[in-house]
Amino acid sequence: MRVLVIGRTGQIASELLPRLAAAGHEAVALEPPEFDMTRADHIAAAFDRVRPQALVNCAAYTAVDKAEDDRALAFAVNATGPGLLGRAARRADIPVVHYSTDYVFDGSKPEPYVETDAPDPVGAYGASKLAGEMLLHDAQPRSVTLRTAWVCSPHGGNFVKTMLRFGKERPELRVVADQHGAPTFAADLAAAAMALLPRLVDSRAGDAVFGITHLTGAPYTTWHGFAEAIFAGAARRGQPAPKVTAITTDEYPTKARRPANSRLDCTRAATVLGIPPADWRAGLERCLDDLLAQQLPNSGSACPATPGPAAGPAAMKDPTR
Ligand SMILES: NC(=O)C1=CN([C@@H]2O[C@H](COP(=O)(O)OP(=O)(O)OC[C@H]3O[C@@H](n4cnc5c(N)ncnc54)[C@H](OP(=O)(O)O)[C@@H]3O)[C@@H](O)[C@H]2O)C=CC1
Ligand SMILES: Cc1cn([C@H]2C[C@H](O)[C@@H](COP(=O)(O)OP(=O)(O)O[C@H]3O[C@@H](C)C(=O)[C@@H](O)[C@H]3O)O2)c(=O)[nH]c1=O
Ligand SMILES: [Mg+2]
Repeated sequence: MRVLVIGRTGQIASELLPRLAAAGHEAVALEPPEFDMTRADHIAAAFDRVRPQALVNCAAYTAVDKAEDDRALAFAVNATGPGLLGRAARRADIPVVHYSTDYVFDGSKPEPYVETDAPDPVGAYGASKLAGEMLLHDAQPRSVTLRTAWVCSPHGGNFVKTMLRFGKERPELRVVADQHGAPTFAADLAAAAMALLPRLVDSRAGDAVFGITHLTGAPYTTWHGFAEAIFAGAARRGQPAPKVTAITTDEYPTKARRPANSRLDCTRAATVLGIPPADWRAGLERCLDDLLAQQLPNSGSACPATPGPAAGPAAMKDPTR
């Protein structure tokens, strides 16, 4: 299959491209400076050249705080872009896989969010991503949006890499413990696209596979719980493990507000798409292996990189799990 991938070096694209190649697909991946998804002429030229049979949009404006000051660019990339891609895909009659975010919700619901819950974003990034979902699905109903959260991987910028960097610089970190959600490894999101693509190409509009589906890792935790898991894994690999103090959102002021409840109910992914949530603790182990492989101490007394049972659920202190 010829697949046009928007984004090339981001977290999800970096995991998707090798998988497409390994499965024998012909993938063309585009990103700035040679390609700008806010430009209809760039999209038309890419479709003419590649003649794709499917489109996966891995690109977005993902700087949550910067988006507050850079609303126009966030909306151009996250809203106008998916709308233009959807129109081109509709004309070419090809399906689209797209990714969106937990930040489309305000976080006030006490339970995990389902797909039919009304979105109400509290920041510019979430608002732009919500507009993008709507413009894409209006333009091309043969689209799947995987709404995900807290994406991490060995590539690009993400919370795991920030924590490891801070962990080397500071004896103590303060991390919010009142924002609940689930980390999601980009590898698992790329695998989901791989599983979906053949089915989408064969499906017509109206098939239940199309639409918005929530897909994150499992189980639920908090950013603080996630940070503790990251440092437990780092410590097993001989890396520094600072003290991780639980704080409230009020104690960690940011330009953009984040939802207190980012938990997405992933039942539909499992039942309709046949893609159950992946355990993020396994994803974290693989990510840390990748990131810290070269940094293991030479000493034979180093702890094994692969954890024993104590490093799994029992090692985490998160009441929401
Ligand atoms: N990161 C997260 O925590 C979460 C991400 N998501 C969603 O998942 C998807 C993938 O995110 P992630 O892999 O983390 O993203 P990254 O920030 O790692 O990568 C974004 C990519 O988009 C590209 N891009 C930016 N602007 C344009 C443009 N105008 N035209 C073409 N490409 C552009 C970037 O290229 P360049 O580097 O050259 O600018 C980069 O390759 C996005 O839809 C995001 O909203 C959802 C929930 C959580
Ligand atoms: C670095 C750091 C962050 N935090 C808090 C801030 C924030 O609430 C949370 C996570 O920090 P980040 O900056 O990684 O968060 P953020 O950039 O908001 O991550 C989001 O990115 C976008 C693209 C999404 O779509 C979301 O799903 C989510 O992953 O942890 C601390 O409490 N202590 C710290 O030392
Ligand atoms: Mg960020």
